Amino acid sequence: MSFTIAIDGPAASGKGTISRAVARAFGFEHLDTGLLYRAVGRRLLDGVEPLEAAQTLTVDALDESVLRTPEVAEAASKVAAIPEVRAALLDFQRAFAQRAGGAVLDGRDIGTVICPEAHVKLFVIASAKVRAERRHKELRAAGHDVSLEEVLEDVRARDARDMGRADAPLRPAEDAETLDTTAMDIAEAVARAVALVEARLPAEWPRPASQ
Ligand SMILES: Nc1ncnc2c1ncn2[C@@H]1O[C@H](COP(=O)(O)OP(=O)(O)OP(=O)(O)O)[C@@H](O)[C@H]1O
Ligand SMILES: Nc1ccn([C@@H]2O[C@H](COP(=O)(O)O)[C@@H](O)[C@H]2O)c(=O)n1
Repeated sequence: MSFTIAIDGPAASGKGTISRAVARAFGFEHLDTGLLYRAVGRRLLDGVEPLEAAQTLTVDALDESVLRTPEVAEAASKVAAIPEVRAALLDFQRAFAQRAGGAVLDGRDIGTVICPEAHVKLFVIASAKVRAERRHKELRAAGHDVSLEEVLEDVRARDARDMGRADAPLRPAEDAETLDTTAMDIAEAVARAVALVEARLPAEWPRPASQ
């Protein structure tokens, strides 16, 4: 039995944080699909052709510690605009979504392209200023010497590229529930998302002992 949760939204909106917490709450597996594009972007920076990088991608390339940098994020959003790259990453994401026991996928096109039949679709948003502040704090804590202005510029540039591309642009699916976390802390945002999932999960679905 599969149950798929699609969580999309713009850069640093909190969708990864929410997705991990939702997966933990229901005992589901989680896939951060942004890491796939970041891994391809990382290889582009190393001089590899994006399509070749996408076609030869392996899970050991999904090492967050080297992929969570502003430079890789920018490269990721550039390779993500190449339709052939997106096509090369499609089957892996769809197979993950179908796994037994439940799956949470977060990204930009999960509810619209990867899993249009997902059982729950959330579109997580927050103002660009708040998103930049959160990401700036995270990057500074990880030792990156970036200013808030640079992070805000990066967030805006990525939003524009992700929303403006022809193939699988960032947009909410028609049946997605929008979750605006601008004025929510992590606990509130997670509680809201968990409640939305709980309301749609079949009564017979096995709940983890921790619930
Ligand atoms: N509601 C919130 N309140 C305060 N901080 C938050 C909230 N949600 C997430 N954060 C923090 O904001 C940062 C970005 O969150 P997260 O990585 O989940 O966003 P994302 O949408 O997955 O980003 P990206 O698409 O760039 O990977 C993290 O440092 C996270 O801890
Ligand atoms: N389903 C997705 C996921 C990501 N992207 C692109 O990758 C970039 C990095 O993603 P993060 O979630 O790690 O920030 C993002 O800016 C998108 O360009 C995508 O296109 N589709």
